[in-house]
Amino acid sequence: MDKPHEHAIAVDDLVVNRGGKCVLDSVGFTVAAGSVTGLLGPSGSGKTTLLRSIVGVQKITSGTVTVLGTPAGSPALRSKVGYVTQSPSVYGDLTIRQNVRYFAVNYGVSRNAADEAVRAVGLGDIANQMVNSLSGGQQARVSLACALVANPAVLVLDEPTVGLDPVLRRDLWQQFHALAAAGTTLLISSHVMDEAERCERLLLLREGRLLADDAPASLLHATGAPNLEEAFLRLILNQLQPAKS
Ligand SMILES: Nc1ncnc2c1ncn2[C@@H]1O[C@H](COP(=O)(O)OP(=O)(O)OP(=O)(O)O)[C@@H](O)[C@H]1O
Repeated sequence: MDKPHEHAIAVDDLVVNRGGKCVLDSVGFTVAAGSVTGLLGPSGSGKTTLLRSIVGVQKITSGTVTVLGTPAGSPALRSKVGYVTQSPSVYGDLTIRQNVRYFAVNYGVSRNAADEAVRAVGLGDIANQMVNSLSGGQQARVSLACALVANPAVLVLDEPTVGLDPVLRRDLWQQFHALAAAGTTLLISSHVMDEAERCERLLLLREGRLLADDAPASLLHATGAPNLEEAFLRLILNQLQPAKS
């Protein structure tokens, strides 16, 4: 049996340069196993680059990224880490069910598990529809079902709820918490503040630097802000002000 790891993800002094520019600058944090952590930050702040580093598809400049006690990207992590990218990576000329069953076969998982994953993302009623006839939000859910079917220990999701209606967003978040309660570690990027409130812990990235790593309630307390949007604003303004001597 695998040894349990206190930290499902550990990032230490991570630097990533892309196109000659420093995109992540000395980023460090840990993610507890079985937790839901939100990664927030404006467009271009480095969220996707950080998620790519964790799933092991990003060339890093220096530092270390460890997942389940193993260097990110190790072959041993292949079936243990699920990654849902921002643009859906599914086959347009297959139906929803066929897509998810295809992934199920690759992971050695039953057809029933595939059909269950399709239902879990709210697509059970249209499972026989071709993927290229679906909306962008529906295609994103097919991608999510393909990641869920392997039942990974760590699930990395890049903006999984973009374009979804509020009811579906709420349902998916309930599902994320149910997965965490069953032991899955979830790291979810978002730029929607009401989603930040649903996370146990928040990482705030700005211009490649980690500005905050705390629980939502602690961030509100520390900044004295009435909501997380305002808390982040105050953190940014504090960072911009010159230090008092
Ligand atoms: N392939 C690439 N080559 C060079 N620079 C890149 C490349 N991909 C991203 N970048 C740069 O890296 C920085 C961080 O990009 P990244 O996609 O990680 O940000 P993000 O926070 O995920 O943004 P968004 O929310 O818009 O997806 C940006 O300045 C971007 O221009």
